[in-house]
Amino acid sequence: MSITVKIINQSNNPLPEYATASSAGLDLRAFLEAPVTLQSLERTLIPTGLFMELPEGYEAQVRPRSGLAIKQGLTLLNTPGTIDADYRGEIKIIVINLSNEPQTIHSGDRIAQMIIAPYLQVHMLEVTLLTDTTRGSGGFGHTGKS
Ligand SMILES: O=c1ccn([C@H]2C[C@H](O)[C@@H](COP(=O)(O)OP(=O)(O)OP(=O)(O)O)O2)c(=O)[nH]1
Ligand SMILES: [Mg+2]
Repeated sequence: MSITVKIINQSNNPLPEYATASSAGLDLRAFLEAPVTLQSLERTLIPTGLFMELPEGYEAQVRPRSGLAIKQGLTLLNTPGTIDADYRGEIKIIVINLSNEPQTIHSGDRIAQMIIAPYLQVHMLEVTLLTDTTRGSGGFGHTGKS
């Protein structure tokens, strides 16, 4: 299944791409005038130069890349980030350095991946009673270890 997503690219980078035939995520690249160095535990907003128009009923989820996480300790603070269908601003990535050393991001680096997914909007029906179930209010590990 394929849908069309309109995109404006104000960066010098190629458009987001699927790295392999069946990749779920489109890799997003940093668009920077100069490299950015993050100290340990520092966070920053990295621009992409991309502006998108998703079809109604679709969102984009911005997720970390595992290679960056394991090699450099770089991840996304708000993962998964949400890009709304009605958002027309620049897509930006909230990167945090969870390693003990400074980490540098260069323009063109693939810093995140973006999954396009359908969503539902629901109507909230306010009631005073919910249906009974065997689980009831049990949760947070109440079924034990095995
Ligand atoms: O990682 C992200 C997350 C969000 N956004 C943009 C697109 C999204 O549609 C908008 C709002 O995001 P969100 O709803 O997560 O933030 P909020 O704090 O609820 O802001 P708002 O009140 O603008 O919805 O910001 C990004 O560019 N990158
Ligand atoms: Mg919001």
